[in-house]
Amino acid sequence: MLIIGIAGGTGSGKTTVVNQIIKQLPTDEVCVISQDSYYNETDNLPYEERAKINFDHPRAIDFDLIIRHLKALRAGNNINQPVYSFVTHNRTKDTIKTHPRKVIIVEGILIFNNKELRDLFDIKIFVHAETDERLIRRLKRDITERGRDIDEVLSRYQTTLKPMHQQFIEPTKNFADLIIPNDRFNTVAIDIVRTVINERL
Ligand SMILES: Nc1ncnc2c1ncn2[C@@H]1O[C@H](COP(=O)(O)OP(=O)(O)O)[C@@H](O)[C@H]1O
Ligand SMILES: O=c1ccn([C@@H]2O[C@H](COP(=O)(O)O)[C@@H](O)[C@H]2O)c(=O)[nH]1
Repeated sequence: MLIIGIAGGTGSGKTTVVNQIIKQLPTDEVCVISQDSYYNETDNLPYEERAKINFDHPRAIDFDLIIRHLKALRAGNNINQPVYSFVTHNRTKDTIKTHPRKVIIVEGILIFNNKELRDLFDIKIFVHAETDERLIRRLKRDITERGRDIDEVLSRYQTTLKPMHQQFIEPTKNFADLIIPNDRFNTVAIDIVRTVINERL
């Protein structure tokens, strides 16, 4: 089994890179775990309170559950991966049954911030894009796909995204085995990662 961690700031292109990597791989050989699915459950809070949560701070993430799930997959067991809604800022009642595969990819902004989780990765990849590029992508994506408006994205950017990125995400680039520059689509880097994976399959 090969466990690959893919970190990087919001909008750097982690999800896009993962989709490109797995596109030509057999579906029964690879599974993906997204850190976004593991935001803390906040059923006890009304929507207005949930919307105020700092989602870019490590304490917003249920690391115990991701680690437990990753260890379960590594031991050959299925897991029920939570499903998160960016619209309600909460986990849904659904889960996705995820089966152990030869290659497990975990992606998320803060996955290298937790030592126990970080130590589970055989390969650590950091996706890098410039700050302005990430903000532009985030604005477009959150407005079209996550039900936000321009004021919400910009105010979250100023109050939490930028400072949390500098404090908790950017420094974890130092843990990476490989940094993928992703201001433009980087097909060479994707091919290299695919080659490494194919050698293991
Ligand atoms: N190299 C790229 N060039 C241009 N747009 C990109 C690139 N990579 C990703 N995007 C776009 O940027 C947005 C954010 O990408 P996404 O993969 O969701 O980032 P992340 O998962 O890191 O937050 C998406 O709309 C995606 O289509
Ligand atoms: O309810 C939520 C939870 C998280 N976010 C933001 O999501 C990004 C992380 O996801 P990416 O796919 O890596 O962009 C993080 O910056 C949080 O601020 C949210 O907006 N709402």
